[in-house]
Amino acid sequence: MWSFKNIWFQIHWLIGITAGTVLIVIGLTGAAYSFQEEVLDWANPGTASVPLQPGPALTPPQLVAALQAAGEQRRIDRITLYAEPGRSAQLAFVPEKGERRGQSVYLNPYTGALLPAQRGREFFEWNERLHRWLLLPRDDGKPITGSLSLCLLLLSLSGLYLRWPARPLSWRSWLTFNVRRKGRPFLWGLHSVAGTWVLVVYVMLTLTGMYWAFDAVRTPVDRWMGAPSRAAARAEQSAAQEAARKAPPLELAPATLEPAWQGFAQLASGWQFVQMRLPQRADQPLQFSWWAANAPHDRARNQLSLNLDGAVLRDDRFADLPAGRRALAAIFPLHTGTYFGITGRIIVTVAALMMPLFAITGWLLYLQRRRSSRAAGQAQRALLAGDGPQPGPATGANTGASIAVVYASQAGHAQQLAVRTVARLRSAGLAAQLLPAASLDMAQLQPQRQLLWVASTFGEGQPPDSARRLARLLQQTEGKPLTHQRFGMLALGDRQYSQFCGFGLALAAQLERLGAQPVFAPITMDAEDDAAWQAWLQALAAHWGVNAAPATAADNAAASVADSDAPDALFLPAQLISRHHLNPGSSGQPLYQVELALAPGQSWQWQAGALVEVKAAHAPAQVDAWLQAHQLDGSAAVQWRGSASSLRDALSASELPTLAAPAASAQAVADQLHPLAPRSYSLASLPADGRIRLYVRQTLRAQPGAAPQLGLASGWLTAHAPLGSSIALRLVDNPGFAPLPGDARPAIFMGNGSGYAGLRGHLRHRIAQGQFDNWLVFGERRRAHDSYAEDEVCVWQAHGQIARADYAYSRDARDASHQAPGQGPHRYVQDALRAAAEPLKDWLAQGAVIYVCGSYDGMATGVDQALTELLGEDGLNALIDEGRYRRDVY
Ligand SMILES: Cc1cc2nc3c(=O)[nH]c(=O)nc-3n(C[C@H](O)[C@H](O)[C@H](O)COP(=O)(O)O)c2cc1C
Repeated sequence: MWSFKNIWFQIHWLIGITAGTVLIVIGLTGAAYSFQEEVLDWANPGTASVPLQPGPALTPPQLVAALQAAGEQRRIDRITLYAEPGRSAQLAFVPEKGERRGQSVYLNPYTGALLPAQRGREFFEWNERLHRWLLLPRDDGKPITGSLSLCLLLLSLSGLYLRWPARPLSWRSWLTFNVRRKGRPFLWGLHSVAGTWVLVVYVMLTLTGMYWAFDAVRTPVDRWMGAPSRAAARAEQSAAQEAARKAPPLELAPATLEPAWQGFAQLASGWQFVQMRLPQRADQPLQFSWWAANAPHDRARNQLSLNLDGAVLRDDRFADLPAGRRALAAIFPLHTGTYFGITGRIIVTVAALMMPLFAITGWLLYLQRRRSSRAAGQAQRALLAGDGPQPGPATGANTGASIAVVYASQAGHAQQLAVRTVARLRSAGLAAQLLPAASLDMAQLQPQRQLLWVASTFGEGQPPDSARRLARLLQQTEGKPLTHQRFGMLALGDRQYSQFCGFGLALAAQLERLGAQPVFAPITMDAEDDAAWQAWLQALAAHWGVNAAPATAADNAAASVADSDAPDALFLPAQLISRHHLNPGSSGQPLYQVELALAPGQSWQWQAGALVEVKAAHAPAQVDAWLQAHQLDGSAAVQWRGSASSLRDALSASELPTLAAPAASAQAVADQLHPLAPRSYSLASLPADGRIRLYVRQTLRAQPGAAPQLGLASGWLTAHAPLGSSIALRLVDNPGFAPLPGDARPAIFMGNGSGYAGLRGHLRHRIAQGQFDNWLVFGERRRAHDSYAEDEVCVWQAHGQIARADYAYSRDARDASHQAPGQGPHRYVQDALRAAAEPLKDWLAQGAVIYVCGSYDGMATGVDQALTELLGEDGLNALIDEGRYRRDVY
């Protein structure tokens, strides 16, 4: 479902890429129109004005006499004069049939001599027709340009709504942007901020433009303003013109104009401009349209009609008109900007010239957006196609039947196992297809006949984010639409959670409810439980004839990380080079920045958001205590996991066993040791940094009857492992938290505590890419002791590399002094989000991707709840479906 804002966004860009392109023409021609007189004067020196001469300018009767003396026979229709010294007189002839306006000539105001014709006027007439009617016949062009005006109005208003800034009371956020930004943020800043600058002008241009374009607008407006009907006036005027054309030419000796001109000069003292329309028949008056120096604008004209003998027939002053009619007369000067003098003209011209800027930046933004969503689509298709080996020759009993292997994964473990499953099936000659649950709907699910599901559990027995939609769909489906389906389930989980493998088991039950038949009972798998994986392979062997032997080459090729069948593969040694306590004095557990250097010559590649698995070991004192308690010699040589070792080293890297009886030998102990499971940490650095940086929170483990001990891996990394020692690591993809492929969109990073590591990796990556539209919402306890993220982020912010940062220091919440202006004293990340609801929606409307990293309980659940409240369940689900809600939480 599209949100209201999204609908406006779609309208904005759709109009922008269509009408916006034509509006460039309207804008440029309008700008040219604004200064056409100045351009013509400049191009035709000595035509519209002449050098000043001593003595008064000629009167209209004298000008007519001079023109006739030069042999001109055509009847004169209008004489235009300016009182400004040196301005030429313009005399226009009665239009010939088919002409809109009669031709005109310029005369020297002092001598009456004919001046050179004005070159270029035809161009500006063409320009005006293009501007007003797109060169179409007037009645066809008018509604089109009128509709374009309407489009510009919609663009302006929707643009205003879409760009409504986070802090509407700050003029800076309206009118300025960071010009040092690059790429999309720069284009967006330019488009939206420049748009704000010219918004009022555009609204004025469009409203006035629509007045002329649509009779349906103009007629009622005229009526409300008390103006006489234009249709009637036009009919009257054309009847008069027709009559004038038919009437014998009025012999208009120049001297016959003298009494009326004297009358005008008397009544209109101080005139600055006058247009005098000459009678064409004996019973017609002389009409003067004029203004004086104090006229508010050039359409504020007074009208005077005089008989040839100078008798006054009508003397209408603009100032005496009703307010409505005076307002109507201002429409044209408002449209051209002349209402506000030369400043207004310049502003309108610049705004009109900027139309191409919006069209170009708008198009570029649109094309970039298309490119990134296409790249995202391609990446998804590549995933759907599977990257494992292709089907080999058909051998199995199920030849020809395609098996869909569906994974529902949060952090990628289920995805890896699904990829390996596909590889096994394909190397057995079976057609197998990898499908992410994220893209599955009932239409795609229903035709499948054989499915293998690999599903992890998230939250409290919940589906991973990417499978939320499918889980909902299945829940809502009634009847038995899947009766033709056979399926197997590998459910992943962790026994420490109360609902072990809750989602996978619930999914299996749901499928059964819909009629699908389980081929074998769901297999549950705790972490890297080898026995469960073997059970899964056995089930595939029994029912599909795959090879259940340990890791195959195909397996390893298909899996991007180590195969659990060969647990030590891909673990590489790294040297512990530093650890730094980040929050001394904090009321929370100590947080350490731990750095490890890769061995020289190793070049590891990983994406922002990836994880690293660390092989931890017990504290030496703990191993010694165990050896002492069991009276065993730690230096005894043993064989452990295929290599020679000391018993102490083997114990250090294993779960310390509880022995039922005294051990027969050191080797007997080694034989029953289970290796410690590796621990995952988010990578806070980039490969370019040449080192691995982790943020490790020390945890405490309660000991029955003894002081609590440091957690195993955190204790090893932050306290027990000597600096300079070697620690075995392996990289693990984290697809659910990796950058969205081809991503150039804004990004919002939310998290707390050691979750800063995952967010930092992304921020460093984006800054390196020149993507500066980043927003961080980060939570910790107290600013005084836990501001490690803020210390670093504020430097990036000062460089314009982070657009916004909000901090929620939970225990400082009552002290608002540390908050930036406009931000409240947020207790938690979710409260900061609620306070920034509008900007959040704004960013999301611009396509922002959300990354969440940190604790599941409290932070991630709170953020999820806040997002559900702010965006609605459908809004959040839409983000998940688009891969724009990416989480790495624990
Ligand atoms: C925040 C969080 C919540 C989890 N909740 C459960 C749970 O309720 N039950 C369970 O068995 N496992 C739970 N797990 C463990 C995962 O299901 C298990 O680690 C799985 O291997 C992850 O697979 P994936 O990487 O494909 O998502 C949870 C893990 C995390 C990070």
